[in-house]
Amino acid sequence: MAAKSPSQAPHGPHENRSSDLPEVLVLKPPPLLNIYGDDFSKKFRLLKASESPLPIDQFLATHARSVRAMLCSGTGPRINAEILRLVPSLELIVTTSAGLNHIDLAECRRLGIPVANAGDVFSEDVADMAVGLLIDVLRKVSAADRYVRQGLWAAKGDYPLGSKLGGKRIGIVGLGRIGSQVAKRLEAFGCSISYNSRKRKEFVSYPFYANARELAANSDALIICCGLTEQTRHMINREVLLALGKEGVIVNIGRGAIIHEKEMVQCLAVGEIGGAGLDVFENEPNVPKELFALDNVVMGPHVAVFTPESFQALRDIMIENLEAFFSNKPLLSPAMDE
Ligand SMILES: O=CC(=O)O
Repeated sequence: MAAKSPSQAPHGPHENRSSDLPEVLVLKPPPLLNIYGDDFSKKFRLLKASESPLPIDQFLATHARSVRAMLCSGTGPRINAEILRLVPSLELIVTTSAGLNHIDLAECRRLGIPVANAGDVFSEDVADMAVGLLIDVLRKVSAADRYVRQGLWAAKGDYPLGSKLGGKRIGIVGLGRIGSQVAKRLEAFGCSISYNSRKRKEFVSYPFYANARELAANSDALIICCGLTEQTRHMINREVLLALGKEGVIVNIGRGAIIHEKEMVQCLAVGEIGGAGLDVFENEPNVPKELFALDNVVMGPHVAVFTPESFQALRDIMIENLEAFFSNKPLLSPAMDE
């Protein structure tokens, strides 16, 4: 049979047939994809497992020999060895997040599958939120707002004093992209910075503490900026919190499980630490109810990365990573090189 001439083609020359587009596997579409409209589906053929009538293993079996890239997020199923075994053709994972704790990185390394993440696109927004939470706890911004709204200013008089940010000793746990942005901001407020990381950073002049307890003992506030790994899970426990002390403030914009949440709640409840600014929790979206009664605790629903600006930048970097991969170019934000 003769090949179709271009004029017989059912689609115009500039129109992509979805079946011609590179395939990208999506187990559960990240909520963000709705915001991006058809930005992705114009460029990639999204194979959405959760929208298929097939059970997941059958759906994956259908694409197991062809699909080369997967898009995932922290709100979807964990990308574990079992999933990876079902898609042996996979050559790339792109995640919408900066954090990588929903991906079995060891297995990806073993299989030689690179992971691309959000890179630096969230760092400034997350750092702003960390500083915002710290100022809120120290200066009682949210608590004072509640005081005014409840009519207590007129009824009871002036609100208790907050504590000055300038001059505080800030301990940053995890001086990566986000931690460095937090340090830069807080230096500008007149704070002194120290840090704890896997290793001392050669080109960083801030004092380094080899463990979180020593850092806490030398800090007025501890800001958790590291990723969640088996090494960092529950790294911030009662011992670290007691070292931070009665006036000490803990801020967490990393992952909830880096802090031993139950021990932190107990320390806060009896005044063994001074306050907390928490955007992340161990068992999201469940938050320990005891925290609701504490005026020295400020909370967010894991939204530190959420700005329209960061979402646009994220869309661009995800598309650029996928396009680079499909044209055999280096990834823009390879996560496992970090
Ligand atoms: O928490 C958000 C992220 O890891 O991007």
